[in-house]
Amino acid sequence: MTIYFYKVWQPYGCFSNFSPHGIKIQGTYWSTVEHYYQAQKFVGSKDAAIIPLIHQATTPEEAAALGRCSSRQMRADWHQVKTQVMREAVLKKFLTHTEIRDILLGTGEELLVENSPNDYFWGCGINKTGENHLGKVLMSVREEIRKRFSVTAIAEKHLQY
Ligand SMILES: Nc1nc(O)c(N)c(N[C@@H]2O[C@H](COP(=O)(O)O)[C@@H](O)[C@H]2O)n1
Repeated sequence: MTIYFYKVWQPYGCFSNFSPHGIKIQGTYWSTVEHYYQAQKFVGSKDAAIIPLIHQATTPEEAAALGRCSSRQMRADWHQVKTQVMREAVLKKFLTHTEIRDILLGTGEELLVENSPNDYFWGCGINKTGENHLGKVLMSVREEIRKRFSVTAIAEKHLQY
């Protein structure tokens, strides 16, 4: 069964980058993954002054609107690094928040798909042909967390003897 998610208030809303689960990366706290992701677009660019405004945005929608403003110049390598930026932030989110980590692990091997009607890169788009990179990031994070936890469990078992 495929698990579709998109808006925070819909089923599996905690998989959305707009969900209210903060992350701390390199000493800075970000209110949502979306805040962090949108800010990273401008690291080292001539419009880096927007970063603190994205950081302080009161909602992820506001952070996204600031980051999507087409008159600002994004970093030159954004399209090469954006998936790795997203993966780092999503991994941090699910390592930080136990309750949603359990929801992610509870999806087993199901296919996870961001059901965005207009995003054919992060989501599947209206006709379901999109690349679904957010779903792929989540499935890869699910796998990594599972591996990390099984290594920890094995190590703890050895310590008991
Ligand atoms: N508009 C909107 N509302 C939501 O509730 C969403 N989850 C998304 N999708 C997210 O938008 C981000 C991509 O932003 P850019 O197009 O690269 O600026 C990414 O976090 C998607 O998951 N969009």
